[in-house]
Amino acid sequence: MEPHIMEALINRDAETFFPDTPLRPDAFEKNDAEKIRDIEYHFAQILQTLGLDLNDDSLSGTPARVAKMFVKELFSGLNPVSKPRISLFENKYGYHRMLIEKDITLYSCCEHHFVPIIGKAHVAYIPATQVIGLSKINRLVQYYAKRPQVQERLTIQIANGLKAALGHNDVAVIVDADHLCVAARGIKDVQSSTVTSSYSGKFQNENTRAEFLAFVRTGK
Ligand SMILES: Nc1nc2c(ncn2[C@@H]2O[C@H](COP(=O)(O)OP(=O)(O)OP(=O)(O)O)[C@@H](O)[C@H]2O)c(=O)[nH]1
Ligand SMILES: [Zn+2]
Repeated sequence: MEPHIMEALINRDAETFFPDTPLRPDAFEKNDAEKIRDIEYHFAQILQTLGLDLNDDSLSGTPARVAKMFVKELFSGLNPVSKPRISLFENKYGYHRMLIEKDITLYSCCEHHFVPIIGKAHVAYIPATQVIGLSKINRLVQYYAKRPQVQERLTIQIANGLKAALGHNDVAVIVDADHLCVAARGIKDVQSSTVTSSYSGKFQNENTRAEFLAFVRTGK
């Protein structure tokens, strides 16, 4: 990739890519087709090492399927081109209470074991001069979730992404998720879940935070 294109891509997500997600310096040198080709080759090696016969008609397409799924779906958030376009609108209504987008569906991938993290994100902000298109909050969550992650980093990236979009810090994020590396293997605890949070700006005030938590707890 041309250096100036790479630089433009990285800058597009500068607030949340570096130094957080541990990327190699050559992370953007291969295009998607080249990445899919390489992953297909290596995943076939893994399946064969496990003793599986890739001539079987059910398995023969699996390396290509997994490679495409990694690049285009599960890990699409490693590509800054996937970053959602954020729509902001003038806050003509003078709405200055908190807005909470709660129960946002979250599927991510544990970077330690490469198995799913499944949960919910609850995201809030207090509008200043602009409001954000609601779906863009969900899209930001999905974008950062589509990377190999640890939950702490995911939570901070969502918060930083929203702060950068809004141009201020009055943002709160809670992620409540099940890690299949804890539930389906290892300790095999299917009951526990992991909660992480980020409170900035006005959400550092105890009463504001309590209001947010009360809304998150309230059912529909
Ligand atoms: N802090 C943090 N740890 C995580 C996350 N996802 C998985 N882990 C933990 O990463 C740790 C990796 O520990 P290791 O001892 O290297 O791996 P392991 O031998 O497979 O550990 P067990 O899961 O205990 O069997 C485990 O304790 C996981 O529970 C996450 O999002 N955040
Ligand atoms: Zn894990």
